[in-house]
Amino acid sequence: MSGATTIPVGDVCDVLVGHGVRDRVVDLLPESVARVLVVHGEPLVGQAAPVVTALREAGLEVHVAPVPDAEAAKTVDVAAGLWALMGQAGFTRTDAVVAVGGGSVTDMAGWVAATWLRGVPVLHVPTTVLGMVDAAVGGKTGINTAEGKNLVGSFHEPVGVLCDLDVLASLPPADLSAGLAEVVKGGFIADPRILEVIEADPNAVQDPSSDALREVIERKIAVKARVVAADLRESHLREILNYGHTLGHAVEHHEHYRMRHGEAVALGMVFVAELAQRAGKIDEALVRRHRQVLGMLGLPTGYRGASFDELSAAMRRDKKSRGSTLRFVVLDGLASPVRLEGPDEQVLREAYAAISR
Ligand SMILES: NC(=O)c1ccc[n+]([C@@H]2O[C@H](COP(=O)([O-])OP(=O)(O)OC[C@H]3O[C@@H](n4cnc5c(N)ncnc54)[C@H](O)[C@@H]3O)[C@@H](O)[C@H]2O)c1
Ligand SMILES: O=C(O)C(=O)C[C@@H](O)[C@H](O)[C@H](O)COP(=O)(O)O
Ligand SMILES: [Zn+2]
Repeated sequence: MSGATTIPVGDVCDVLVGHGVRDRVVDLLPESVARVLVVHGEPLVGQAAPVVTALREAGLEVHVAPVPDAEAAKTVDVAAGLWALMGQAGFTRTDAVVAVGGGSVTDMAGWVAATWLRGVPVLHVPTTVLGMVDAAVGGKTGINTAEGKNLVGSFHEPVGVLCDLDVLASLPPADLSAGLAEVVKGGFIADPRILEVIEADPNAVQDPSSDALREVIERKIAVKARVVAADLRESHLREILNYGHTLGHAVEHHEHYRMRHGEAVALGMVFVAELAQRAGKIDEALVRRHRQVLGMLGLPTGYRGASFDELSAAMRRDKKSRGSTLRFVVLDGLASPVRLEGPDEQVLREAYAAISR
């Protein structure tokens, strides 16, 4: 496959997918922009350099801010450092933030853009599979607090997203697979063709230069774009994108973010599949398919690092909770997500036992 694919997120923005699309960074920024803050993960100097060059060649005033790697970027201290930088450089409402990195960088930089002067444009240049198919699309931004994952943040749509497939060549295989967990999520909640492509050749989708990977990336972006465009602020439909995240976020927090987000979501999806089966919504074959497809990608499908009680408090802080009622996204069939509200404590424990034995 050659050429760039454009996937619109309703009338909010476009996501561009293709080889070499980083060069298009100036095209996607509003014309009024004079200053740009390029935020990138500390190890990603090489990924950010072409973006910085393109912006400078277009005559923009470019400030570059490396931030701590991975989840360590998502803190209020890192955000405060960027606010200080923007204040000192005189960033106005017609200036912009460009985030270059994985989901940690786009989440945090997106929130800085959302909060600076109550909102300036942000453009995302995701450098991980996960960033491309999920974090950079849809405008959820935020940081963690001591109590949990993504507890502070806002919705702030990017002005555009540039998914340059060339950057994936340097992505460590474990990070590539972790991103595929969010791709698999898209397969179970909305587009089963994604699962078929993975099942047909799991090695191909883990090859950063393959057409198979590009196909599932584009399909997952299309799923996310469709859902987000219909429910930007998560009034109901968008919750389906949280499939596997109630337990997943609790595990990430318990592990002090040493486990990758995608890995935690993988085992969170097996947990909700077990839950759905116990609630009489899906059969054993669909539960097995979760384990099989995630296992093919080298993703975890079980977890023994905590007792159910240790994870329970963090699960209750999930944004889908209402009062003391836990709410889960589960399937009542393939590509048919529904809500399971306030399941019996015993059923929750049994589902957790099924992934922790
Ligand atoms: N906002 C959303 O809708 C949304 C959706 C999904 C996930 N997220 C968030 O995204 C984060 C996870 O993102 P992630 O999986 O991209 O991880 P990440 O941003 O932590 O990056 C993972 C690792 O990959 C490295 N890396 C990134 N790009 C690289 C490249 N091209 N070459 C070599 N190394 C590279 C990074 O330096 C880092 O060490 C979590 O915080 C999660 O909560 C947000
Ligand atoms: O875009 C969404 O909506 C999602 O839920 C996508 C998730 O993959 C993502 O991890 C998101 O950040 C989780 O959001 P949260 O609201 O549970 O913090
Ligand atoms: Zn996620």
